[in-house]
Amino acid sequence: MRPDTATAPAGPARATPAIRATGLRKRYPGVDAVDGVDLTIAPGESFGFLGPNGAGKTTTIAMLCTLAVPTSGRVEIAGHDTRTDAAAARRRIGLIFQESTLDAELTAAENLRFHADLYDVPPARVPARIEETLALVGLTGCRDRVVHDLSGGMRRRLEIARALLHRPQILFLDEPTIGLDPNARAQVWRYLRHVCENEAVTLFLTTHHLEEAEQCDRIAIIDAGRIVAQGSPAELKSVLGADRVELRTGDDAAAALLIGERLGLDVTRDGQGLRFQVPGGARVLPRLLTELDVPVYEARVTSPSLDDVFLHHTGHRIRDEAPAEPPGAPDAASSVVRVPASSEPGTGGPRAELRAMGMVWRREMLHFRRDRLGAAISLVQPLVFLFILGVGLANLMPGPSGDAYQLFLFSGALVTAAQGPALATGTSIMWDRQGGFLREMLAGPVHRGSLLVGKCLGGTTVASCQAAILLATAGLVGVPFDGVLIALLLGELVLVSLTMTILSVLLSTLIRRPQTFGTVLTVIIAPLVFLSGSFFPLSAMPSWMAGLALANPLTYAVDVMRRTIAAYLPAAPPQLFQPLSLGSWHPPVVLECGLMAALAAGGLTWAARRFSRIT
Ligand SMILES: Nc1ncnc2c1ncn2[C@@H]1O[C@H](COP(=O)(O)OP(=O)(O)OP(=O)(O)O)[C@@H](O)[C@H]1O
Repeated sequence: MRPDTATAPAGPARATPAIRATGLRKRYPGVDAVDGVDLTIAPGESFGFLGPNGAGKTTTIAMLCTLAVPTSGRVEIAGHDTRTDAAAARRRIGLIFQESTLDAELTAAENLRFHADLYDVPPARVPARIEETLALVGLTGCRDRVVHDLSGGMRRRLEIARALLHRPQILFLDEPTIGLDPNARAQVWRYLRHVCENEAVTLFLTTHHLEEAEQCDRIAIIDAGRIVAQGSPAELKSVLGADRVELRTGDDAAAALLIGERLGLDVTRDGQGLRFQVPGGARVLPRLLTELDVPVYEARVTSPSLDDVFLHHTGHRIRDEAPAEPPGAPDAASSVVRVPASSEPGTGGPRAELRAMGMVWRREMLHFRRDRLGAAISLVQPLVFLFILGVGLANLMPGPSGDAYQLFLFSGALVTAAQGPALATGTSIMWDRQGGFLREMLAGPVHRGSLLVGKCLGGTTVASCQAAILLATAGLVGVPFDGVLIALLLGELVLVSLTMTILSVLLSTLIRRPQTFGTVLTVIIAPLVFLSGSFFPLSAMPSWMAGLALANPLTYAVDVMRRTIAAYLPAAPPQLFQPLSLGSWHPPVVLECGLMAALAAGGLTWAARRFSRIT
């Protein structure tokens, strides 16, 4: 690959190995997943890692890619020690996971653009790089197509393009063609060969496919955490020695006798023809054919296969080990590169962190813009509260309370409008995790905290925008139109949105299963809303319920907004607009805002800690 002066890695000289691993070990409780692996891979080489299930391939690749910390041993990527300089190592790596990590809702170009931001590709070069890499994998025509609509093979090629976008020196591929049909597999390989030959990228791949391993310059066979053989496919096969020759002749008995005498070989004869083993079969056969004075109908020379090599070194055949592949679908049961806590790569500087943060934020905005139906639906609930429930309940109430009830309800409706999208941010993390995109982000050369902040800011923006739309209806329920009041309410809405977004993000880092997350949200949302003082004042609650309400962050959010509105309504009925009280003390609005901000800060710190442990 041509060097890029702005991002070309400085430092190690050309002769430095692309990958060097020494004494690499990974111990999990009760298992030595990788047990002393040594590897040296030259720049531009293609290297295949073959091994049965559970041999330690994925664990090795995870350690080489800085995504898992070795129990002992050392890895250098283009001369950069992965323990001390993980960010530099990561920038030199392109990674293609076993399962797709594309954002299926975005276009091919948008996926590439996000990757460029994550890897801090100079902005002026991004458009050209996108076109180049798309052309490299033959996807120029798919530039603006949504990934969801691309075939499995096209997605794989797009992932290759994305992994190459930041011009890595080394491309790691964990089972690159798993789940693809033979045609798509051949196509992916055509592009990989092209990349290897023309872009001078080092390839390191794990595979169960012997024909894929055959295409590598060198391979290593790993079994039970140890490399049992290493070399070029030809070298490995030559260790097994002789080729197998099969002949079908007009007189097998005479031919067998002659071959036995002339070559001193054991010849096996059966109804199908005769067979024998001889070193350099392709060289020996033509001479033999001229010497045989019987007609030969068919002759075949078979070299030892990698499967034979595998059997020789491990005692079992790799074909028996290959996982079943549902056509076109990733193999869910197969291993994945895990991304553990200790892989935090350091930073590429504050600008790179900000850019990654901005990337995550912009992605949230894109999702919001495209999901118009979702945005409309989440506005319906507060509108129902306000204009259906509000009108109905207002008619049940006598006198001034009834007249002011919708006004009373307005602050609760605003908080509800912000709360829906804020809580959805946690759900989107769940989907990112399940859809794989989270892994693409976590493998980037930036702090995870930056990614989390970007996500929270995105959720906060969406939630604030949703609530601001409802704020536009303020005049309909009698909220005075005052610039300062609207500005205050908007500011408070941003704070409420931020706090609720962070709490939902925290929840998403505490719960692993999306179904469980959905259930938890369903169970907590109703009590949160009903115990917030949105529908009835806290003074109307029995003391135990009012006590619970004080532990609900939404209570403070509603109280802050209601008191802000009430300050502009001299005639507000006091029985409805009573401020929240602790005994006889009414905490000031500023203190309530401070409480929410403290909750947001604490929640963000905890969520960041949890986020750094996501695997
Ligand atoms: N996080 C983990 N905790 C405990 N054991 C683990 C963990 N990850 C891997 N292992 C164990 O380490 C060994 C090697 O696993 P690894 O996933 O590296 O194998 P693999 O060669 O990639 O297998 P496959 O071909 O099935 O993907 C296995 O015994 C596996 O159970």
